[in-house]
Amino acid sequence: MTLSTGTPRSTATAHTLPSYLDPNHLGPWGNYLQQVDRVTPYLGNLARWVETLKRPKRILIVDVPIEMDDGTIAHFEGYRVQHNLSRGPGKGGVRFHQDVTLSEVMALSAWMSIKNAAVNVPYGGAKGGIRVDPKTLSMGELERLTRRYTSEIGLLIGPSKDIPAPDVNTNGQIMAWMMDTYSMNTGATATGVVTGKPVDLGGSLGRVEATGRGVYTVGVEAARLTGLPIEGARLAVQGFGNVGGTAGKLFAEAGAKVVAVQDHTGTIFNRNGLDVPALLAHVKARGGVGGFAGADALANEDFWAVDCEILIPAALEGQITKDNAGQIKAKMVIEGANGPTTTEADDILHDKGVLVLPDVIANAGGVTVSYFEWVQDFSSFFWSEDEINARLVRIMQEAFAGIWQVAQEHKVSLRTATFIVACQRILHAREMRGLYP
Ligand SMILES: NC(=O)C1=CN([C@@H]2O[C@H](COP(=O)(O)OP(=O)(O)OC[C@H]3O[C@@H](n4cnc5c(N)ncnc54)[C@H](O)[C@@H]3O)[C@@H](O)[C@H]2O)C=CC1
Ligand SMILES: O=C(O)CCC(=O)C(=O)O
Repeated sequence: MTLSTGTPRSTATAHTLPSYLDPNHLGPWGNYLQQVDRVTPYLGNLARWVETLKRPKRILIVDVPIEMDDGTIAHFEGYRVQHNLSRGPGKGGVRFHQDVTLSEVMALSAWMSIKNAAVNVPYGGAKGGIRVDPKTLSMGELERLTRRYTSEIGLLIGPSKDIPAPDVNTNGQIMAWMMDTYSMNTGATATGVVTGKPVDLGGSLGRVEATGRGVYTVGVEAARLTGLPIEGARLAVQGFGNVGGTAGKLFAEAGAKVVAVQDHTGTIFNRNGLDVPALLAHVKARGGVGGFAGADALANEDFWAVDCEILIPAALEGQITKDNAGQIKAKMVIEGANGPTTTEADDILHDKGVLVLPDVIANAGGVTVSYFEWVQDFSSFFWSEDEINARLVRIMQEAFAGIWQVAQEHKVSLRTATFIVACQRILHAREMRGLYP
């Protein structure tokens, strides 16, 4: 049976979809498909295009062979998925992690489509990754892996085609190698092929902190709208890397108390509030929060039940589940991570009256400043950090205000409201572009 775009989903999934496109498929992609199903009744006539959102536009799986320092050859599996290109080139980070799977990268690419449309930056959604624990590699091995991966996905990426950026375990150095490799392969320096680069190589001021700053900005807006004082509010943060560390720092500077932090090295707690600058320095020196002197160690499973007003998951997907959502005491969850809450957990939090600020708006600050970086690279004219932060805050506040209003109008969660705004933008663009070359 040939599948047309207009085929009802139930028929299509029953007969033709590979298992990883099945909405009953567990994991991040299944979670994303359930979120799309929830928005469909609000899409009006655009709903006839909704299948577009349930299929990635393009998937590339690459074998990345490198020579290890001991002379052996190791092979790693890498991916680049372009979920949707209706509104512009693909845009989204690259993750290096031992648990990376195709399903995960598909979901992350789809959430990029939604996020980019939610803040109205002119991009589609894409994401990439390599299944590797980069902590086990030497610098030389990491560079060879990054360069080979970049060459392998060179078919898809380019400044006006698809623009990678940092995600978990990738950073400015890795973006510099990606930019250099692409430039060597194409014969011209192309700074605009990736964002999140070091500032001396066409990177943007403010990009490193941008995602955490966006998390903080929407958190403050939601707190204002719900009458939750930031001064004295207790925070629990999971993941204290780029996103969680910056968000924790900004909330602490505003008078909140970061009482608990969990990362891959353990969970720490101090009811009087952790010394966040000292903790950031400890993480930089030791690679994680474990062993921090100014706190007690807590069992990892006790993290979710910590007394706090604000909870920020800023690590990986699928962390808040039906098994721990009931224990959460926070009034507000701000999703710094992508996909940290399963659909079942989302419903439990909703029933408990916990306000969830969804990833697809809460962590959009990073890609917003990536957009600024891309624009600056094209014009070779660079802005001041104050200018960048001011534009970031304005975009985040305006986008959040619009989403808040849609949530009130339709009496839906902020996640569904963000999907309504974003899916309408994507599918309207899709419809206007038409089907045939
Ligand atoms: N870097 C960026 O600009 C953006 C990142 N995000 C998302 O934010 C999340 C965090 O990303 P980054 O801060 O960039 O990564 P990062 O690599 O800087 O930090 C990741 C943090 O997660 C912690 N972590 C890893 N596994 C864990 C586990 N099993 N339990 C508890 N903690 C664990 C690590 O210890 C580390 O503190 C990811 O979901 C990412 O997709 C979203 C938007 C943009
Ligand atoms: O900065 C970007 O282009 C994308 C960052 C990212 O991967 C994300 O928002 O999840």
